[in-house]
Amino acid sequence: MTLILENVSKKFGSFTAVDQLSLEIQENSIFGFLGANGAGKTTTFRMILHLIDPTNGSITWDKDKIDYRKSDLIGYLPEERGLYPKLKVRDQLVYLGKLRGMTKKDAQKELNTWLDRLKVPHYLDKKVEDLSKGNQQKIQFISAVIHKPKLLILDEPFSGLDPVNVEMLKSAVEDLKNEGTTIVFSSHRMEHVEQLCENLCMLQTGKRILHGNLREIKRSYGKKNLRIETDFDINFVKQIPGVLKVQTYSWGIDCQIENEAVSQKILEQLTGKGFIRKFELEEPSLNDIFIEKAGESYE
Ligand SMILES: Nc1ncnc2c1ncn2[C@@H]1O[C@H](COP(=O)(O)OP(=O)(O)OP(=O)(O)O)[C@@H](O)[C@H]1O
Repeated sequence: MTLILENVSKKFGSFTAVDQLSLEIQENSIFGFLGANGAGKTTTFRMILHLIDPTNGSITWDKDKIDYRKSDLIGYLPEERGLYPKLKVRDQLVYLGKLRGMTKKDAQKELNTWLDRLKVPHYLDKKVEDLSKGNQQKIQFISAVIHKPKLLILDEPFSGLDPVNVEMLKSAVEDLKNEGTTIVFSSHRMEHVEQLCENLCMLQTGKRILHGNLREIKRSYGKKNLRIETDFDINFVKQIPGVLKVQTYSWGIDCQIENEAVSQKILEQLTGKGFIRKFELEEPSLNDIFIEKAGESYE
């Protein structure tokens, strides 16, 4: 059940919101969409869900177009949350479950399981409008997953949630993946994507500026981050060839270096000068990569 986008573009009048986007999202994986505001993430999701048509290109899931016949297999958490404020959680979610082919009994059972899981069982008979924004979001999340979809699309699922709720939802997403769901989600927060996704795509003004396996992207980026903590002044490290950026702190420095070999040179020059408390080489963060890639595409 691979989801394939081939040369997909979407124009609104003369404005191109998504520009020749090609992607393959493997079954039973978590795929992250990154990009600044207006990059084209929501537009892409709407095209995948067949809510709007691409101007060009094709989108297939399991070699077939996605249409209303597949809606029971798909879950969607839209960016503009859309629950009925006046309805009680129970009535609303059981109704939505039934719309997606569940029996009333199954929908009720699944709802109770999810409310327990997300630690809000007492909201069963509350009106949505009486819940806080974060808790409404949890209920909306349940509405997207109650029918056990095969493909789950989550537009900014963690925005507006406190850190405890973010962790709760993240672990729910991981469990869904382990149970066989394919999950596509968007986020502005690089760390969420780093923690959850094997594969990702970064969009910049509708164009794909980075795409592929997270580990490979990090490995192929080359540059590394190096943290050094010492009891002596190490500002001279700035002068070593291959050291790109240095941030100085009271305890030492964080620097970006061209490649691993540079760290070896630095270590050689530090040795014998005093006590080295920490010398730690790290992969670049997705944030470092994004900032550089996004910058390049402005040039
Ligand atoms: N129906 C529409 N008519 C005209 N322009 C639109 C329409 N929908 C989206 N756009 C434009 O397309 C661009 C991409 O919007 P989109 O909502 O896909 O971005 P996004 O990456 O989801 O952004 P955000 O992170 O802010 O939600 C934006 O410039 C937006 O104004």
